[in-house]
Amino acid sequence: TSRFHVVTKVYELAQPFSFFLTKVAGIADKYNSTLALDIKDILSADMGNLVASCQFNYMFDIPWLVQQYPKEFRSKPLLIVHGEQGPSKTTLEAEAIDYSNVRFCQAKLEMLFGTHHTKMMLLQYDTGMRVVIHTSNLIKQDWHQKTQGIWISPLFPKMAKPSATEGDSTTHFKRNLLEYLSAYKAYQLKDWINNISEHDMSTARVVIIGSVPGRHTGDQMKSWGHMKLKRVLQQHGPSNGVVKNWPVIGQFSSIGSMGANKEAWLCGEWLQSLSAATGGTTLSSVPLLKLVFPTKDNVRCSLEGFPAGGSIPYSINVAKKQMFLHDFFHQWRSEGQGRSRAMPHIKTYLRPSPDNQKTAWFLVTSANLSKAAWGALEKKGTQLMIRSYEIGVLFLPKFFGGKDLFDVSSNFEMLKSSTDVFPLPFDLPLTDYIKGKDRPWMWDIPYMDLPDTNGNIWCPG
Ligand SMILES: O=C(O)c1cnc2c(S(=O)(=O)O)cccc2c1O
Repeated sequence: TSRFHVVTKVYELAQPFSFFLTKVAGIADKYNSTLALDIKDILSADMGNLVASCQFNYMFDIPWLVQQYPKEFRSKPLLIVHGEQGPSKTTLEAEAIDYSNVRFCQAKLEMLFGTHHTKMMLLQYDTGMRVVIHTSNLIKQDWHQKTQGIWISPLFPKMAKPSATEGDSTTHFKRNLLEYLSAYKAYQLKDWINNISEHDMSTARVVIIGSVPGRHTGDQMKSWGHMKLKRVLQQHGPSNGVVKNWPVIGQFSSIGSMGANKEAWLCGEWLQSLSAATGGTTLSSVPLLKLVFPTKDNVRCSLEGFPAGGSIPYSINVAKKQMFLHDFFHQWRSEGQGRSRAMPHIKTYLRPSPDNQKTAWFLVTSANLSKAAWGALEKKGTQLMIRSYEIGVLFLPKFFGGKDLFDVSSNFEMLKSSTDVFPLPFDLPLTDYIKGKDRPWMWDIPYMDLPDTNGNIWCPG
């Protein structure tokens, strides 16, 4: 079957969530069919006749990226939104010297240690536009043998009369997207901002959870990062009575410094937001927190071998200051999706039921477990300090048929046959670290005792 039919089939079948994983080279075909996409599927003419596109990301290989577009689209205007500064900005721009259709927009990074993590595509067709929010860098290796997440919007048709306020969804998708783009204060985004206001985005069912650098106060404090997620969960989330004994799961591929103990930020601030619910959260029950982060052996035995760890940048200098964090860790395991050996670069957060059959919500985002991404409260909780640009989409049952909960599964057979089970990227129940054996993957120490999948050892530095 031609790529086009596959994409059409994939797109129709995966409704209503439109949440995909990336295709993985080297696993059985059945795990790469209905719920998996490659970048070429996203950019294919079957999704629309491209007129122009805008690619937000952290890492770019411009020549490789241009090649991922169908050849008839490779000379369409392409705006690259990045966070490079100084020499690395010059290097990036030099990569595009042969592509007169490529333009650049440098995202302001005025907060120290901030990065432009956001991974988003704005795709303008002759018949409307699509928004894609995902977790992969625009380099070949991020689309080869990792587990990555993709949300693709419906086709948003053009409106007769442009309007920044009309044509929005019940989840305020259009307003939140315009707020996010306006926060760059970049003249290169003006045309895309106008373009978006000309489209009807009322069919969007996800809620945007974005982060932009700054010290956000007043209403802005609840527009970004974990405070946005908290407000949305308090307004549209599960009722506290249902979820009060349910765990929160965080799954990510990098970790910032959490401070001296779990009360400092992780459980005292961040978890308070992720465990928010309607009807207020009874302070007594601090919810169970479970984290998913690959072990050294998960990486060693992965399809890529130790080099997979080059995209899992957990430093021993950060790890040794927060050993408390590792008590929350569980292995990366995705037997149901055939991706136990496709290391995670996806970042996901959810509130699953104790019996692992349901979740109250699901978030896929660029945000790792760090204060830089989610924000840290300052000045007695009157301002939220965020260092980086991030974006993710939140799936709430309320906006998918008015249900209370999603059925969930990572089992491919189950997912293939039923379209209203939410496709989890990894298996529940989670798999513990083996006591006394497993250690979290750290990318800047050597591993020379056992060979990886390719028979190699790991000697960084
Ligand atoms: O996808 C991203 O946004 C992202 C950001 N940073 C990374 C780093 S590092 O900048 O933290 O050293 C090292 C390796 C992979 C990274 C990555 O994949």
